[in-house]
Amino acid sequence: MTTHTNGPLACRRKGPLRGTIEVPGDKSISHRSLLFGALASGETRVRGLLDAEDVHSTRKAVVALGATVREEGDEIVVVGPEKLREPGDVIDCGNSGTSLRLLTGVLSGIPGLAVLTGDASLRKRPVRRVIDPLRKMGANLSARDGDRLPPVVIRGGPLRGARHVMEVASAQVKSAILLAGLFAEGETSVVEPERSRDHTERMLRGMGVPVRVNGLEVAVSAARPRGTRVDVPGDISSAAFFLCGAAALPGSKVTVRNLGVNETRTGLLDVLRAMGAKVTLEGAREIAGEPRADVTVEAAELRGTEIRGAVIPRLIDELPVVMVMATQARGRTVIRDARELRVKESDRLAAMGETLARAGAKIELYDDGCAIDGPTPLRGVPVQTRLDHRIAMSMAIAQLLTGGDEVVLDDVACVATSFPSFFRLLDQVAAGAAP
Ligand SMILES: O=C(O)C1=C[C@@H](OP(=O)(O)O)[C@@H](O)[C@H](O)C1
Ligand SMILES: C=C(OP(=O)(O)O)C(=O)O
Repeated sequence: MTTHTNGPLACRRKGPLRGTIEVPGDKSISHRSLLFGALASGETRVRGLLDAEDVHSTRKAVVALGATVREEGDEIVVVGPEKLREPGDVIDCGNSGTSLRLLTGVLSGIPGLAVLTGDASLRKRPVRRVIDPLRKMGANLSARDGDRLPPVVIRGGPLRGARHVMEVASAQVKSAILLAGLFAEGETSVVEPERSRDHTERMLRGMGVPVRVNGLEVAVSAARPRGTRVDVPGDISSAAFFLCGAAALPGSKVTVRNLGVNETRTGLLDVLRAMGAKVTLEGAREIAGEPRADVTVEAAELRGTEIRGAVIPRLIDELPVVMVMATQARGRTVIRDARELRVKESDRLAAMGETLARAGAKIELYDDGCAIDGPTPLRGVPVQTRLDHRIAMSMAIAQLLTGGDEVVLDDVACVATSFPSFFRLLDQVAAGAAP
């Protein structure tokens, strides 16, 4: 089977999925290691950095701000200048929301002018969520369409600490505010409605910054991080495609070694267990402040479940492939409180809802989620991937559940934003081409 990285791709594999794999490094941790390394004194050495387009966007951005990033053996070494400088050109964040939103926080504190933009998908994603709180700290930012959408223009300057109460749990917004807080006079704090991923808090602490956590409130004061060693575990959001595929395809058993299992990210494992899949963790350990383990999922008769509330931010990016898996579960799976899916690389509720319905799923969409009744056999369909890697990869897994039909993805270039080796790994664990 061929592996394409651009243009259309016809998927025609068959299950079960069996084997032991490693998935590439965690994308959230990778972005942070480059950005915080660029802010830090001394050097930051990163092992296992994700080599994918979104992380390349952050790398190019920190270089434009005066940092150096070089390869040394199997490590990436980041060295920041004494002070980050005004970039000489517009910074293009490509498809990456994390790059753009985290950079707004840093750039608010760097004297000079900066403009952040991105591809057609990123230019449709909301930025007021970072503009409003950063303005409250004295930052000078504006954006297109009444401050709603990128490009974002930032004139960095003096900042003052503030307390922010967030309406949506978002690690990108929380991180942008905390990063601005590193430049601000006085304390900066963020209160979240639910706990979002805490990689920023962990890495800043590892870099010597006092981060105070009190329930759902996180606070920092002005500080310069110190360079450190980062060891990036495998990305559970990438592993999710294999874990959900394995759970739903009879006879499957997949182990993902060295997988990040930070509890702010493991909502998927809770959902897999609730649906009846067999999930085991072995060799649990913590390296450089981030827990990891070898995670095995075995197929089982799945049953529907409810996915809502505090678990949502703990599996937000995995929900498209959870929707695919839910089509194979007996009974009803309900997803609520997931309105954020509508403002990702695409409107993921609309994209998955419409695509799975055409493939034969029984699915009802809500403003903030969906209900899926199963089990239903799926059939092959043409898929619009909409510049959204997670839609492309989720539908490549859905193809395995068709019993041999073809699923044609109209453009798989987007997969390279987070997981360039996805199709190669899928070939490795799939039983082969459909007859
Ligand atoms: O902080 C991060 O690294 C991320 C936070 C999440 O976004 P939100 O902060 O918008 O929820 C997630 O969907 C994204 O893939 C990565
Ligand atoms: C939402 C995602 O990323 P970002 O917000 O960084 O574009 C994702 O990877 O699913």
